[in-house]
Amino acid sequence: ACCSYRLRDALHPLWQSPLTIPGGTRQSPINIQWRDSVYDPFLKPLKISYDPTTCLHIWNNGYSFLVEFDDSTDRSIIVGGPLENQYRLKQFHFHWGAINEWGSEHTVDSKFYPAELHLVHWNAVVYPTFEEAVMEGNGLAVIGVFLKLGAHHEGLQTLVDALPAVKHKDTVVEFDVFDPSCLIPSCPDYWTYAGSLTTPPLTESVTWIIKKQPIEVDENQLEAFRMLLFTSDGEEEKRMVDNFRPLQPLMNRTVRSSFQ
Ligand SMILES: COc1cccc(CN2CCc3cc(OS(N)(=O)=O)c(OC)cc3C2)c1
Ligand SMILES: [Zn+2]
Repeated sequence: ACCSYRLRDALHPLWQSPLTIPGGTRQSPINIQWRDSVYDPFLKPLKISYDPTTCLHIWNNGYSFLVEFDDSTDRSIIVGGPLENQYRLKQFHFHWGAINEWGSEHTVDSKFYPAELHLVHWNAVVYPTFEEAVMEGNGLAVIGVFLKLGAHHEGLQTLVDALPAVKHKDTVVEFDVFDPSCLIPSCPDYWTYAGSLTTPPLTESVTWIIKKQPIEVDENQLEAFRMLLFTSDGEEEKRMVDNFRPLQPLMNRTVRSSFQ
């Protein structure tokens, strides 16, 4: 099974070159088998404090759209949870499918959600730059939030309204006040495990914190993601959909839960 994963992963349309790190032992995403996760009573609550004025712009980087933040100070940080240090918010982005049947990167008991939000943070206590943190085992912390089809999400709509301005790859639009905590569910429960980036450079530098409770978004909001393009202006249009990496083998890892 393991080698077929690698072959499928390496040949997966979105990751053309063999992008599984040879010898990788902690690759992401994974399936979270609820009954195999282990409750850890020593896990602390995750503390999130974002300053909405650190929001800079939205950038279509040809994989997803990234909302990037000013990470030159500790104004937008997370601390606690499984983390030894506080981590600075760098950017958030999403992964989604062409249809509502799939789109998330992680699955729960093999169930896909239509989309998944990732808030990427880096360990500025230990490392001088994000680039260096990307290469270190405790360099990054990514909060994953599942999106499910349901009610209209007010907070997300301000972001959706800006997406037409970044339809094409390598376009940027100013986006100067946004508090991403409106996208994080109120339920404190999460799973956590040691993994990797799911896009290049795929480095095994991520402490994943996956929220148990999804947020609800409506069909129009998901469709707005699907009208973005992988391609630059002037190229033959390719809709930005199915920008999720295939599931990776769990190997010798345990997923811990903050809840019983
Ligand atoms: C040393 O490699 C890098 C240094 C600085 C910036 C980058 C690009 N950055 C890396 C982290 C990351 C991680 C991303 O997704 S994910 N699922 O968190 O791995 C992502 O999704 C669109 C984009 C990026 C962009 C790479
Ligand atoms: Zn991601």
